[in-house]
Amino acid sequence: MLRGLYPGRFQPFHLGHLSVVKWALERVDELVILVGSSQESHTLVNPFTAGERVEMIRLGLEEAGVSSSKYFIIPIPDVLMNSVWAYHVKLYSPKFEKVFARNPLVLRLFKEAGVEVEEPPAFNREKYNSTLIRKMIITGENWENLVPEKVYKYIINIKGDERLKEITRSDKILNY
Ligand SMILES: Nc1ncnc2c1ncn2[C@@H]1O[C@H](COP(=O)(O)OP(=O)(O)OP(=O)(O)O)[C@@H](O)[C@H]1O
Ligand SMILES: NC(=O)c1ccc[n+]([C@@H]2O[C@H](COP(=O)(O)O)[C@@H](O)[C@H]2O)c1
Repeated sequence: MLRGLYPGRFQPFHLGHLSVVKWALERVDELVILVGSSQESHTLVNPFTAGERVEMIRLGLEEAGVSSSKYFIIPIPDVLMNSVWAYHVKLYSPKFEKVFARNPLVLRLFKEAGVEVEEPPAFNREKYNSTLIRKMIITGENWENLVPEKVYKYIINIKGDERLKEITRSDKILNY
């Protein structure tokens, strides 16, 4: 039995993330999806809480027909020292043998900690990119087709779009 780890902030969970999960599950039997920066929420870069992100990921995977027996979703807070982060993750997570990531720092830290890493391909990165989706939410462009349908409905339901717009307004006021 081989278990992989897929770290990300998932702000929000989009169709590129979904493709990575499916791609990884072709290579390992189970996947631990690490919701990173779990202490963060209500900011421009991290608008959603860890709990909201956990719900989004489960909804997206359910919609795609990925069995819940194939994955864990675990939120993990950041630590001040990058050098100990991989060990910190090992303490919080079910045991894993391999890490899937494209983030260079994540790849480096796990490699240095002696964990095997594999870089998934970029799936339509110019479209499937959380920074772009957050910008589209703020500017009112149509972002519906960039995330799983249930994730879109969830974000609208929790008024996540309004939250992001409001954070943007207060951020501008504070920066004057
Ligand atoms: N479209 C994609 N194809 C392949 N990998 C992706 C894609 N989008 C994100 N990833 C990878 O998934 C992991 C988690 O990504 P993350 O949650 O940061 O999403 P992101 O779209 O890069 O968001 P942000 O722009 O907020 O950083 C990272 O390793 C990232 O490189
Ligand atoms: N020192 C640390 O706590 C540390 C180091 C590297 C990555 N991380 C986290 O791993 C996650 C990586 O996800 P992204 O690829 O979405 O940035 C982020 O939540 C990031 O904060 C944390």
